[in-house]
Amino acid sequence: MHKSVQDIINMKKEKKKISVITSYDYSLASLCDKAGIDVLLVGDSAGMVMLGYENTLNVSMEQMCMFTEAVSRARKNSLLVSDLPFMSYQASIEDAINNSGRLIKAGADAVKLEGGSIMAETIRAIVDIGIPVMGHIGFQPQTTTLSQGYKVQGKTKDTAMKLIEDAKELEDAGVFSIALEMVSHEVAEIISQTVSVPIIGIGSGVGCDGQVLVIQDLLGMYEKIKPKFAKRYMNLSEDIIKSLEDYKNDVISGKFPAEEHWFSMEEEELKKLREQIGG
Ligand SMILES: Nc1nc(=O)c2c([nH]1)NC[C@@H]1CN(c3ccc(C(=O)N[C@@H](CCC(=O)O)C(=O)O)cc3)CN21
Ligand SMILES: CC(C)C(=O)C(=O)O
Repeated sequence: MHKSVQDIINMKKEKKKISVITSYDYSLASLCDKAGIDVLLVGDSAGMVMLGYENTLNVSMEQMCMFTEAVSRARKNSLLVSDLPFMSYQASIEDAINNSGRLIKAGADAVKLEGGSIMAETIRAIVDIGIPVMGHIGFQPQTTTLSQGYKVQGKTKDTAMKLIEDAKELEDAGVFSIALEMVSHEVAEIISQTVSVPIIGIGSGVGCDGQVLVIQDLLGMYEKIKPKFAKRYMNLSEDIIKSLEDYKNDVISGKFPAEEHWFSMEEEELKKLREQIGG
């Protein structure tokens, strides 16, 4: 049986750090699951790293469902959380419930949505029908149009207070966890110590209860943005390009394919064939 929402909540109580990584496809999700990552997040960052959009706003419910289905076929042990994409939950609670249901039917165990106190009522409604919700405060990529860019949140006393209040309101609304994006580490630590549900940080310092990274950033295979917080554990882009250049050169030179890569027919059959075609 894979990890449950309760298992993740318990990890905070047991002071165990929670590892979260984004996943969008079967092959990489299988490896994340095998590596023992606690939570696979089908993030709407898929729009950028998988589909090539400038930001996350264009991602559709259909696309999120497809990514979720692929990841759900791969996961055996991790919890699976999927993002509600832009405009799938903001306009009405009815939208929020219907679209949360679609992600659950696609294989998610829980949904994530962006917003603080303004989303409390929506979150309560989703939780009430039995769908676990992860909140997401601090920097909220779905509102970049308004906030004008990628900026660290909670750098002043007042904005920090608002973040702490938002976290408390989300907890009251029933979230099982909160993603905290690009918040000054001091405020992130205070929030983690203030609420009882796990705080999953991204660019928010080591005081959080867990961490999340976009897998392409961790592997070093997405070159368009390089956030300061995104530690690279590999430079896969370089390795992939080198392999492809080697492949191309092998094709040109005839070094690939070699005998171990091809199939043969029986000598006798080949002889008969040659006779028939007069070779
Ligand atoms: N590949 C990828 N990684 C992510 O972490 C990520 C996405 N995509 N898409 C959705 C959001 C957008 N995120 C982003 C995108 C850019 C920056 C960035 O450019 N940060 C700069 C400036 C920060 C500042 O204001 O000082 C940095 O240096 O970190 C940060 C987070 C995080 N998420
Ligand atoms: C960066 C994480 C938290 C996210 O929301 C995403 O990948 O879409």
